[in-house]
Amino acid sequence: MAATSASAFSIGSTISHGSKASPLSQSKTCGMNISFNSQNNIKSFTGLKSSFLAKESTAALRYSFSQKSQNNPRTSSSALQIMASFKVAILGAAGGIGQPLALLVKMSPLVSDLHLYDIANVKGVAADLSHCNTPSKVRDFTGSDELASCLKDVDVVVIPAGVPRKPGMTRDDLFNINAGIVRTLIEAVADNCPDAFIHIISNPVNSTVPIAAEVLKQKGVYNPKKLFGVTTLDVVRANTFVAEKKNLKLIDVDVPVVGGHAGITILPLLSKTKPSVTFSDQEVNDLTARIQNGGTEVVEAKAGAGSATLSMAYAAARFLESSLRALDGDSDVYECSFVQSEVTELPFFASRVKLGKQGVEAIISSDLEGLTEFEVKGLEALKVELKGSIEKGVAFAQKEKVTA
Ligand SMILES: NC(=O)C1=CN([C@@H]2O[C@H](COP(=O)(O)OP(=O)(O)OC[C@H]3O[C@@H](n4cnc5c(N)ncnc54)[C@H](O)[C@@H]3O)[C@@H](O)[C@H]2O)C=CC1
Ligand SMILES: O=C([O-])CC(=O)C(=O)O
Repeated sequence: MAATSASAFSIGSTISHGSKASPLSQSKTCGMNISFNSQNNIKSFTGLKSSFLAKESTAALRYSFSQKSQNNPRTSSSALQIMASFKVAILGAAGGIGQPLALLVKMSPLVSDLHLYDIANVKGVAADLSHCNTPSKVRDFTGSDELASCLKDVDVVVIPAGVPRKPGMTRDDLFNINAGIVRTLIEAVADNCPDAFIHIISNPVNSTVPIAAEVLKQKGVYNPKKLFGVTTLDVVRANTFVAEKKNLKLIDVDVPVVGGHAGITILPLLSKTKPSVTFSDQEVNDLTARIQNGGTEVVEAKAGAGSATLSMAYAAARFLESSLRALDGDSDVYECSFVQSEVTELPFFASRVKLGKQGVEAIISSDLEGLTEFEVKGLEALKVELKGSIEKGVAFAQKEKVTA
């Protein structure tokens, strides 16, 4: 996104120029410090001789921490410190997305506790990850009896639990199984960590987010600013496909994607690509179709073995990282997400949002101004399908009310 904040563990982010004087998690310490006082120290974080961090990301990381150190009496420019202080839970952590996501989260210097929950055996995943010498403490939780302890006091809950598509299926075909899974998990979130940011990955996102909102309302703890449908993979794909097509340096490309997360409800706003790029009509058609069908491209290539897992883990890690940086006080963190919204007549809509300590601080409605004719048509078409998916989710949650 245009101003995605600098990255702590550097998942596709760009430089942040607005880091405010953050007290570096003064309120939440667990005594785990990591010092970054040279490029070498940053590299050594992963334990690798040469870091996976891109040159630009490393620069962003150093810039961000040097900004913080200037404002923080506990740090000096020669020994920049960050404090691992956030608790993160992944529900569905033994799955195709859950496992690589857990690895990426384990690499975050901002995370002190990583809780892995699944109905399948997650002990092995946790044991495996716990051998990585990074700050967070990994714990495993299996089955519904352990869900409450998994969620106690967590700051962010990420939910990739549920079944994925096979070739020939739509995301909506997953509704019958995943709607109930999301409802049950959100009930537990409401009971155990009602103030947490909730990141919903489970499909169909266009319906599972409205289901989550209804359940939270029934429990009396709904905070629309903290409930997010994760649509970051649509942005990641848009950036990648545009860069490929136009031979651009990937790190610089930024395409907002609005609407929802299924087929035509995914609308890349190619006219708002940064840096400014000129597309022929044919290119707009082809790129839009490829971005809308990015998930299907992977489902078909996997031929029955599931849907996107690695790119999704990467995208979810990027969204998590942005959320943690916002929680940590960074003041210029922007991501696209499917949230409660007033930018259209629909109650939920994906667009660029500004993230802050309290969740969504602002929804960037200006992205929907000055659209091309193609984009206006796409927007009108997607609203019909998206409205139906939202209503389906709300009706499901209202039919089977939870106990408060
Ligand atoms: N938002 C997005 O952009 C994307 C969403 N997805 C969705 O993410 C979901 C997960 O995909 P994969 O990880 O590939 O599936 P997977 O089948 O590999 O893993 C799902 C995991 O969820 C667990 N699970 C099932 N019911 C559960 C419950 N009640 N509580 C806790 N865990 C439970 C399973 O045991 C399994 O370990 C699917 O619904 C898929 O469509 C996938 C890619 C992109
Ligand atoms: O396509 C799927 O079923 C999984 C998904 O949401 C994506 O990859 O965007």
